[in-house]
Amino acid sequence: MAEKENYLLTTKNVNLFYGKKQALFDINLSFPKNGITALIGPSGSGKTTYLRSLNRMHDLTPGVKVEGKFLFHNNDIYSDNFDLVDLRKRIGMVFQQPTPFPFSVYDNVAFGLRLGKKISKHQLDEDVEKALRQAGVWNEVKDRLGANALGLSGGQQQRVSVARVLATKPDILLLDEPTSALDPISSRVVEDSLLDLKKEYCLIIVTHNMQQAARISQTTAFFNDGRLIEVGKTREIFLNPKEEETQDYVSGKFG
Ligand SMILES: Nc1ncnc2c1ncn2[C@@H]1O[C@H](COP(=O)(O)OP(=O)(O)OP(=O)(O)O)[C@@H](O)[C@H]1O
Repeated sequence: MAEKENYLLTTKNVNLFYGKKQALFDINLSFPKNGITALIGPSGSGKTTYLRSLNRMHDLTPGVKVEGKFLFHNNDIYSDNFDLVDLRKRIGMVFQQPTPFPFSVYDNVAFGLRLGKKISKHQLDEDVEKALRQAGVWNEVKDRLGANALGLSGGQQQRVSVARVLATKPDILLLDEPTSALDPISSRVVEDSLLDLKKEYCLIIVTHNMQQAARISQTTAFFNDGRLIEVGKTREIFLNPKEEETQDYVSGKFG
């Protein structure tokens, strides 16, 4: 694929091995500066494995070998001189279960901002508010910033987790089934905040929920057996896929 300037992150020929077992095969996929890309596919198809490779989460797992190119602003994130702390700020991750720390809402969001640099209380207040607004949860928490984040509802906790990632001003948000632990109403509220974020950020979301992928993403990538079978405009993937395997999956024949 020709490298286009408007891609923020481009992965080329990605292979990944858990010990001797190969879990990803020759994945070529690029992500634009703004918008939502959904990664779909049956259980065990490699979606999460691929997502986690995008901010080097596998570095922590012994026996994992990652091959290929991961060009972010044209630098390879796996090169030795790429600073890992900086990488994780610029490519943030939101997990399936909301992950608030057991301290106040404010401190949860301020956490990343306080790491490594001095920041005034005034600036911190502004940045915390901005991140909570962007994550669509400010109105619900503005009067309880000092309360323990664990006391919030699941949907609010998940949006606070999104705010915590946004506070460090990332370019990319990786979201691993961010609504699967939530009830349908909270899920829709989180989806709405993701839809707002897509104007400014590159979001990459793993989801089992095909309606969700269809509702919020502009691009969909279909994985099966560790391979990228097809990628395209979400509408095309759902209504007019090129590959029979994709057709079978989106029509519910397997998965
Ligand atoms: N830590 C690990 N060690 C060994 N094999 C693993 C590990 N994590 C995942 N795998 C294997 O890699 C393959 C891809 O798994 P992965 O979790 O990426 O799939 P997935 O599409 O995200 O599945 P799900 O939708 O169920 O989360 C599977 O065969 C899985 O068993």
